[in-house]
Amino acid sequence: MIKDNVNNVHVSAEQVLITPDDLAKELPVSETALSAISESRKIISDIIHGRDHRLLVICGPCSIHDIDAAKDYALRLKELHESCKDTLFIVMRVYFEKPRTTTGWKGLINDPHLDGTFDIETGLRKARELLIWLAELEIPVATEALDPISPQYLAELFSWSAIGARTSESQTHREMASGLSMPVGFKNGTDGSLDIAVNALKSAASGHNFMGINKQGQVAVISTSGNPDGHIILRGGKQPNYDSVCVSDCEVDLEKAGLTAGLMVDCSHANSSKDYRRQPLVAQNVVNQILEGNQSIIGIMLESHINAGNQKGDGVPVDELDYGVSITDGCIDWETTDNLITQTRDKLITVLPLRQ
Ligand SMILES: C[C@H](OP(=O)(O)O)C(=O)O
Ligand SMILES: [Mn+2]
Repeated sequence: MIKDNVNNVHVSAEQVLITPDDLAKELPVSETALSAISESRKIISDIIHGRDHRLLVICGPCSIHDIDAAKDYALRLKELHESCKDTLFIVMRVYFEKPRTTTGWKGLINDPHLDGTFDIETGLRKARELLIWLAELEIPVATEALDPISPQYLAELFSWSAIGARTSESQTHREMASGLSMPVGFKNGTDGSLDIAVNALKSAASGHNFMGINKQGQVAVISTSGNPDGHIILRGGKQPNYDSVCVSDCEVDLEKAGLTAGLMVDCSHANSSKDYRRQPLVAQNVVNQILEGNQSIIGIMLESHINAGNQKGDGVPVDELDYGVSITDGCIDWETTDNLITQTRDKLITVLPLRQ
């Protein structure tokens, strides 16, 4: 690495990574699993555009830090996915990349050992191994597309992606979303701004040309055709925005922008005022809006894990962490999740098929 008084003044090191192609050769995924992913992406697109009246449920841990716990959770969610699929389409949150408001653990890819060693190649390998295991289990998975390079390593394994509240305004993320091969939800801004998400939707629906990397790890001009499966995610801001008035305001903004896709309500984050115990109340409010005739809400997001709450993860030895507890945002536990989703399915089973 060249380091002198004009180059890399604030760069201390660089390490060449395995290329996406070489990682995929080392960790291949079966054609059966890939076709299941392709099918789930089509179902999600149909739900977003009102061709499939089921409710999309993006549900799982705020972040993945423990592979075994993630597999344990996935086996439970797979059962719920199958038992509720007449009314709900359940997709597991598998978030490897965490946007921090300032600093902190940035996720399994960035720091897989949770010890500040930033062994990113191991992080990519662990992430891909887990995603392949989940793909072979045929549970559709969702993530936040945060790092603009990692999709070349993993994106074929995701059925849905979010662009987060901190990056929906970013041109880099809108360009990336315009080329992603799966449906993408855009969170409103952390201040509650809907304009950010509406503009992101419009931008990502268009084609873009930008510098990126290809599967061979070369810097390339990436030209995209635009993503037709974008939608908004209401995640709250200075105050919650899941109520029927805010939902109606969002419908008006979408109509003004000529956007017809449905919207999703994130029952966590600023919609639960960062108190995970409020998520069921938010979800029940959203379900009641649908029962009372709302036509625009096509999905909900839940932050859920095996056990409730969250725990400090930074600098804690992995073997001293409590099992199945989030080390980022607090999550509802499995029992609460199972009850909430089963009740949601029972309430909506007769109503959703009547949607136009
Ligand atoms: C980080 C993200 O939430 P956001 O703050 O972007 O709504 C998430 O965990 O889903
Ligand atoms: Mn979160």
